Amino acid sequence: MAGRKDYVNSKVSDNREQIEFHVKEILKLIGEDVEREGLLDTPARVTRMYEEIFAGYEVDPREVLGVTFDEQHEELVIVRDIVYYSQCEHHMAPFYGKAHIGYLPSGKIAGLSKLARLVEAVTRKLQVQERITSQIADILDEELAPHGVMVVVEGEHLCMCARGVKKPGSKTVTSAVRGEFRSSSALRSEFLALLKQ
Ligand SMILES: Nc1nc2c(ncn2[C@@H]2O[C@H](COP(=O)(O)OP(=O)(O)OP(=O)(O)O)[C@@H](O)[C@H]2O)c(=O)[nH]1
Ligand SMILES: [Zn+2]
Repeated sequence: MAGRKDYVNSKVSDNREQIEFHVKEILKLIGEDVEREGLLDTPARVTRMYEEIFAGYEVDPREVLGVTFDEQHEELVIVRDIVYYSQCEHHMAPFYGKAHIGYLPSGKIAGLSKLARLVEAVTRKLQVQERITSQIADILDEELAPHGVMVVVEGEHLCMCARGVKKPGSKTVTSAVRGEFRSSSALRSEFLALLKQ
C-alpha cells in the first residue's frame, strides 16, 4: 500500500483505483456484503462522486477569476445567493448553503460568473465555513485590489443535523470584511440591506 508521502499533492483524478479499493474496504469494515448487487458499482460511483465534490483540489482558486476588466465603476457590486456544497473537514459530512459576495471596485472588475467559480473552487474540498469565507475575501482582495470586500456565507451542517447534537434547521452565518468595509458600518449596512431585496 502507498505510504502517506505518496498522497501529498495528489487528487482524485490521480488515484481513482486506490480510492475505489479503499471505499470497498470500508464497506467490508462496516459489515456490508460487497458482492451484493446494489453495492457492486458503489466504490466506482463514490469515486466519481468524489471527483465532483472534491474538484476544488484540481484548481487554483487564484486562477479562476481569469481576465479582469478595467472599468471605472466604483460603487458596490454584489453577487448574492451563490449556492455551494462543501464537506466539513471534521466529519467529511456535507454542509451547504449560500454565499454572498460584495466588493467596491477600484478600477478592476471581475466577470460575474468568475465570482461563482471562485466559490466552487474553495468549497469543493474538505473545509470549514470560516475558512471558505476568509479565502473568498482574501483572494478577491489580492486579485482585484478593490477598495473593499465583504463576504457572507450561510451554511447548514449535516454533522450538526443528522448526528451529534442533532439540530436540523440551525444555520451558521460567517462574514469577512476587508478594506473600507472594515471601517464603514454604513457600507456593511448597505451590503446587508441589498441581500434582503
Ligand atoms: N468552526 C467550525 N466548526 C465546524 C465546522 N464544521 C463542523 N464543525 C465542528 O467541528 C467540531 C468537531 O468537534 P469534536 O468534538 O472534535 O467532534 P465530535 O465529537 O464529533 O463533536 P460533536 O459534533 O459535538 O458530536 C464540532 O463542534 C462541529 O460542529 C465549521 O465549518 N466550522
Ligand atoms: Zn462536521
